[in-house]
Amino acid sequence: MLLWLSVPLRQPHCRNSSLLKYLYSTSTNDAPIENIRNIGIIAHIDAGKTTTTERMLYYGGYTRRIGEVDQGSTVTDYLPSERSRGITIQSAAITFPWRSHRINLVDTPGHADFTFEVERSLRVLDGAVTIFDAVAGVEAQTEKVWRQSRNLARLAFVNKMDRVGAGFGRTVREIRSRLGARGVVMQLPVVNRETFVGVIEVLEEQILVWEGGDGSHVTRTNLMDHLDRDLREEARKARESLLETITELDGQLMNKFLVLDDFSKFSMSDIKSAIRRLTISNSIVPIFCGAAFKNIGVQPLLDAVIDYLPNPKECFPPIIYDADGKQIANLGESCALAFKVIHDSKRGMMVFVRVYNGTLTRGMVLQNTTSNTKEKVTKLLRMYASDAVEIPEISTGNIGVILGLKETCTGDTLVASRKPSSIRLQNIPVPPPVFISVIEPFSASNSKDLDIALVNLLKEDPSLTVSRDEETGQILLSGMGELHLEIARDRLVDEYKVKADIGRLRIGYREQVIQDSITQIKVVDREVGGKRVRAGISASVGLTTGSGIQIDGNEFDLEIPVELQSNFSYQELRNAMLTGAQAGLLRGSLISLPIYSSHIKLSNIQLFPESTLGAISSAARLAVSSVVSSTETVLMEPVMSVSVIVPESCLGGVIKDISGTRGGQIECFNDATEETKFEQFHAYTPPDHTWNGQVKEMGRPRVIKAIVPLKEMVGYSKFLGGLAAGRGSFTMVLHQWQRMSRERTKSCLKELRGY
Ligand SMILES: Nc1nc2c(ncn2[C@@H]2O[C@H](COP(=O)(O)OP(=O)(O)OP(=O)(O)O)[C@@H](O)[C@H]2O)c(=O)[nH]1
Repeated sequence: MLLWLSVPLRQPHCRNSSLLKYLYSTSTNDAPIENIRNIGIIAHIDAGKTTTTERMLYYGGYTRRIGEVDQGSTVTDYLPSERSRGITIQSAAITFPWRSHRINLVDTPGHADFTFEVERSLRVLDGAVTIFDAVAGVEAQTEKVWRQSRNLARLAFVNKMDRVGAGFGRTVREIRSRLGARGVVMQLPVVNRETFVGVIEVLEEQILVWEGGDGSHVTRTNLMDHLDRDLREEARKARESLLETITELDGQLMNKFLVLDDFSKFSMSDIKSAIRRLTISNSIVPIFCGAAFKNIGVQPLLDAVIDYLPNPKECFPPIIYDADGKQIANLGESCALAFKVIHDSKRGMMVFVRVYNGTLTRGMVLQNTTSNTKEKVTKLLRMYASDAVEIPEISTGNIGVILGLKETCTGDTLVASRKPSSIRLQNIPVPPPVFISVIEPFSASNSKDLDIALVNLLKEDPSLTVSRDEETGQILLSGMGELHLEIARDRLVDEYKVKADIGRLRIGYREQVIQDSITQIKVVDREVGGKRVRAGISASVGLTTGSGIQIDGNEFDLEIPVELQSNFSYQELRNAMLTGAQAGLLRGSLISLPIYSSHIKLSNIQLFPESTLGAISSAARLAVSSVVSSTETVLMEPVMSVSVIVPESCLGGVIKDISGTRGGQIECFNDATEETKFEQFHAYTPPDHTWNGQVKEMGRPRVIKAIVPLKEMVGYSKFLGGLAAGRGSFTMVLHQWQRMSRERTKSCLKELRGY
């Protein structure tokens, strides 16, 4: 008997109905913590994160129609620059229901320039769905986001199974060999006359075929009733291997097996609980497949989010420090981490938080233990991408938005306690910027608007840096990459309506001190607001020694005699001296670039009755800038660690180009599928019929690792796109700052000076 059932896999709509939204927001506000899932969608650029998210929102009942990336109509990519470029730039947080659970989902950007954006989102999530493009397999940026998400429980979704050349089995092999994951096959693709139509659910032994349209209707049949013997045999092998693997890895299931002595006697709930435990402990990664664009496979993925990803109580606890920077075990107070700050023209500063303990309520005063300030919560919101619903509280395990905080920055810890608190959640480290662009306001009257816009932009994105060249008055905006700065520039003009000229992008070269300087003393003695201020300090610079206070790549050695600490506290003196010294490092002697990787010593501080912290800071700046301007320096440039993945037929071309034209150093090149940098995990791998044709045509994917100066990588994606006919991908991260050779210095100086 052929059993089939056509079931709608969709929840009722709730978007655009304010009543439903209200009911939803209040009824689920007290959702038990067990019913919350805080998850991220991560992947290489273009794998289909936004497309998959869009289907999740639709089936979850949040939207009435499915938005498309290519038509600029998605919910989560709502910034004008995202819609016009078809890419995700900022992580969008959205809440929607599935099977009586609340999913707080963050769709993250895939481009390497937005790594920090991914990093800060992952910090507050408990689980992730990693999306793979079934044709491209594990791509360069996938490796990076995989490493970034190593503390999270993860599911894998092999998307784009409808494309010619899709390789489910190959991608499964790559997930194991390249990412070192114990990937277990939960589904097999079902292909009808060369068209991908559905999946076999290995555990349930059922075939799901999507009926087209919006993907809401799915036909479910028993696998055992299917006529194709090969398909049944393949599914049997997959199931056996899955049960064997989880029994071997999970103690509880193994104990059951020792009693029952037969896999077939396990109950479905025993099996699913074991998969859940193993996924949460990061021992396995369940692998699913589908084609989000064709509306196939997304509902079972949502089921898996509920079934296998952890609730906030089940995930790794946050890392907490006390006032002395010592790690502590428990959060005694209501506490949240600000992981994102957005400036909204209507709502003001929106601070996205994850609550780790207790409950935040409207009107509460929060201590910011990072900046030692206190601020009042005026409103609390739950976000639906660009829409928001006001809520009375945000409880443990939840993600939400606070309004009313003006001073809070990304990475700050917020504590709700009447007693002074000093606990801090682990901060989110900001990577050093490598590209730079000059910004000049059209007129002096535009200058104030520009300053305000930059302050807000920086609060939103701490991986941007602004500095001001005191001599030329120029404002310099630095960022992580070409796209990152281009988008920052677009946002300044389009969103903040800033009237300014924005110069072309260049690499943010730096200068390094290469000799020990003589010590110079500077005394500030002037009138400020009718009052005399006076302070003096000595400075010297030299090569790094590995000791001292490390800030932004330089090391600072401060001599603060004990007897001076009576006027100002040690901390006040230290901060004033460091602020001044850093400002004095902006112009090296060679070509006025910031000083990097150097040692700065401040000593012989002279205090007078008229001394103020401002005067001490000014004296430090003058002493350092004066000593820097008369000390020999050399140019330094960012050198990147590059990973390129291309079909074998392009391998020679890529290697020749990197080691020749671009002056890079090839470190290794491997077969991407068979690369065995991890202990091999042997489990069932499905066969691939479609992939073989592609192999003949262009060859297996190969990975090339190289060290290349950033300057030589500018425009590389265009080059690679041409060489590998769209089948190549690359990613790069800062390897180190390196002194430039004489040759490179010559050509760089020519470029910078323009002669
Ligand atoms: N054929 C096919 N195309 C898909 C599928 N999923 C996504 N796409 C297409 O792939 C392209 C990229 O999709 P996105 O959803 O923007 O990918 P993304 O991972 O969010 O991209 P970024 O946010 O820019 O990193 C779009 O043109 C989609 O229409 C799929 O299942 N099949």
